[in-house]
Amino acid sequence: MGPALAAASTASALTAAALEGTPYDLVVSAGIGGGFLPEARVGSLVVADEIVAADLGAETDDGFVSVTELGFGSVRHQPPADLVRLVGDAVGAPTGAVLTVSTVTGTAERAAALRERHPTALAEAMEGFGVAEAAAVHGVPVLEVRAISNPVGPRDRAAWRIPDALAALTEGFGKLVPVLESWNRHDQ
Ligand SMILES: O=C(O)c1cccc(C(=O)CC[C@H]2O[C@@H](n3cnc4c(=O)[nH]cnc43)[C@H](O)[C@@H]2O)c1
Repeated sequence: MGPALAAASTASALTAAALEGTPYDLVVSAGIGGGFLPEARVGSLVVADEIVAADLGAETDDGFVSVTELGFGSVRHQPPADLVRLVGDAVGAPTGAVLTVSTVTGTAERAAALRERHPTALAEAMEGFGVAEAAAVHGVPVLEVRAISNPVGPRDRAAWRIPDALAALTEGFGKLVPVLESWNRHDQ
């Protein structure tokens, strides 16, 4: 779990496939995540139109400043817009930013701060940006799909619905596969 392991694992898999002469055409980061209400309810799916490293930066007297604003690189990746639309339509999911965090949000204040900074955010999880960084290094497009297991907000383990989220993800993948198989990145 987490962006570092996700990046290392993805980079290893992409490198091995390339060395074997069977490179990947697309990387999909998928799993459970926290949903920002009211758009992303527990048990629903979301598709990322942006994958954003939401806590990669510095705390300052003026609040959080991202590494991009500090001049150190990018905190966002954009999956192919046509693929995001096709997948969102196929699985009946809204599209919006999915935030990658290293610390799970556990308070209403933190949830509100994230939404204020990222008004299009639908969900947060812990791997997408790491996966996207590895994919970008290899020049491979990336997609992120999250099934909502809990609301983003005050910590409440009793409210987690991991089986429901995994069932939604499984059902979504059944509809996703034909879209992925027919998608051609060069049609973008
Ligand atoms: O004990 C806790 O309070 C706690 C809170 C959030 C997540 C965990 C985990 O052990 C699972 C992390 C795992 O699941 C994804 N995930 C699911 N919901 C969220 C969330 O609200 N914020 C961030 N990540 C979430 C994440 O991608 C990890 O793979 C324990």
